[in-house]
Amino acid sequence: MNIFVINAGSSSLKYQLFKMPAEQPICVGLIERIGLSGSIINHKVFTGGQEKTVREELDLPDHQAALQEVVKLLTEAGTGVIQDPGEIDVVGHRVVHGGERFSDTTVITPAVKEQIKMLFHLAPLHNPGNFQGIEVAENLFHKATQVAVFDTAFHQTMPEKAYRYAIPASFYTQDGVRVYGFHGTSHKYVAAKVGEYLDNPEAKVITIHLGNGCSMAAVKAGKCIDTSMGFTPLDGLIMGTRSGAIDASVVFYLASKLGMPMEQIDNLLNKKSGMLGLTGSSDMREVQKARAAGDPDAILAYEMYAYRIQKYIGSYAAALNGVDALVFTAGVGENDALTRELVCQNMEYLGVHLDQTRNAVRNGSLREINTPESPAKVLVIPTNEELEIANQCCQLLAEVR
Ligand SMILES: Nc1ncnc2c1ncn2[C@@H]1O[C@H](COP(=O)(O)OP(=O)(O)O)[C@@H](O)[C@H]1O
Ligand SMILES: CC(=O)OP(=O)(O)O
Ligand SMILES: [Mg+2]
Repeated sequence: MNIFVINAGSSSLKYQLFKMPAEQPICVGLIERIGLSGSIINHKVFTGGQEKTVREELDLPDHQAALQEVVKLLTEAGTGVIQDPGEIDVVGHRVVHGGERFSDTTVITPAVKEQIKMLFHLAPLHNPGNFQGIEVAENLFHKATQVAVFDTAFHQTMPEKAYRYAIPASFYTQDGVRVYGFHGTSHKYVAAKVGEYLDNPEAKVITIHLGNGCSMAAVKAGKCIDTSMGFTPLDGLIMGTRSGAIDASVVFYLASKLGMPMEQIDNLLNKKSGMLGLTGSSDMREVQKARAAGDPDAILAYEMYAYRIQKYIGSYAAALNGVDALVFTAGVGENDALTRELVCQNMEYLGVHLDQTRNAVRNGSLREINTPESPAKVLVIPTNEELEIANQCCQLLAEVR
C-alpha cells in the first residue's frame, strides 16, 4: 500500500511517500521558510537502493504555493516517483486542531472537512494550510482514501486537573474551552522511541519539541499527563513567532488602553511575537548568528527561550515525580546544540548532566548527550511525524476494512 503523508507546519511543509506496512520511504521532502524570503525545498528520492536529492530555492508565499511545487516534484520527469496519481492508495494528513470532536485518526468525509474548517480560528497558522492540503490531495489523488491524524489526539490521556482551566465549568462543558495540546504525533513518536531505547515501558519522560512551534509533554508509561500548549498552539514556550504563555491581562490592556482590535492582537501574539518579536527573525539559525555577533536582543532572546523551557522541565519533573529522560526533537531541538546547552544548565538537581562533546555532534539518528554518570538521560531523537501518521493510517484502515 502506498501512503503519501502531508505535514503542514506553520513555517514548513513536509511530505513522504511510504510503501506500507514495510515503512519503506520512496521519497521524502521538506520545504522550509514558507512565507519568508528564500524558501528552500529539499526533495529526496530513493530508487533501487540509490538516493537522489534535488534542492531548490525560491519564494513561496504560502502553503498553497508550496503544495503546487510538491505536486510538480512528485510527478515530473527527473524528480517524480509516480506516473499516475492512482498509484497512491492513501493520503495521510496532519491536522493540527481536532477540537473536542476528534480524538482519533479518522477517514476524511465532507462532514470532517466542515469540522476542520470550523476550527480555523483556534489554529490560524495551521488548520487553513492543513485544509488546503486536503483539497489539493482530493483533486490530485481522487482515488485515494484521505485520512486525518490530529496533533491533539495523543494528549487526550491527560487527567482533568491538567486540561481544565479555572474558569466557570460551563465554558468547558458548553464551549469546549480546555487545554488540548498539540504536536501530539511527534511527542508520541519520540516517547515511544525512548521507551524502546531505555527498555523501560514505564519511563518518566519529558519530551521537548522545538520547531517553529514549540511544546513540551510530560509522559509517564507512554501516556501524556501534561503538555505546554493549551486551547490553541499559542500557549507555553516561546516560539518562532508566538509569545507562548502570557498574562491574559496583557490582551485586555492592548485592547482597552491601546485600542488595538482583537484581530490585530491575535495577529501580534501568533505571528509577530516570540523570537521574531524579540530579535527580528523567527529562524533560529539567524538568531544564533546574531547572538554570536554579540547582538544583545539575540542574547536575551536565547536566555528567555531556554529559561521558559527550564521552568516547564521543573514543573513536569514535579508532575512525574522524577525524570528518567529529557528528549529534544524537531528543527531546533535536533540541530541547535546551543539551545540544548542553555536548557541543561543548572539542572544538576534533577540529575541532568550534559556532555558538551556529545552535544556538539550532529547526525540524523537517536543519540545520548548526557555524561556517562548522569542519572537522567538527555536524548536527541529526530522526530518522524510522517512515519507515525503513515502507521496510524495503516492501523485505522485495518480496523475499518
Ligand atoms: N541547524 C539549525 N540550527 C538551529 N536551528 C535550526 C537548524 N535547522 C533548523 N532550525 C530551526 O528549526 C525551526 C523549524 O523547525 P521545524 O520542526 O521544521 O518547524 P515547523 O514544523 O514548526 O514548521 C526553525 O526555527 C529553524 O531555524
Ligand atoms: C502546532 C504547531 O505549532 O505546529 P508547528 O510547530 O508544526 O508549527
Ligand atoms: Mg512541525
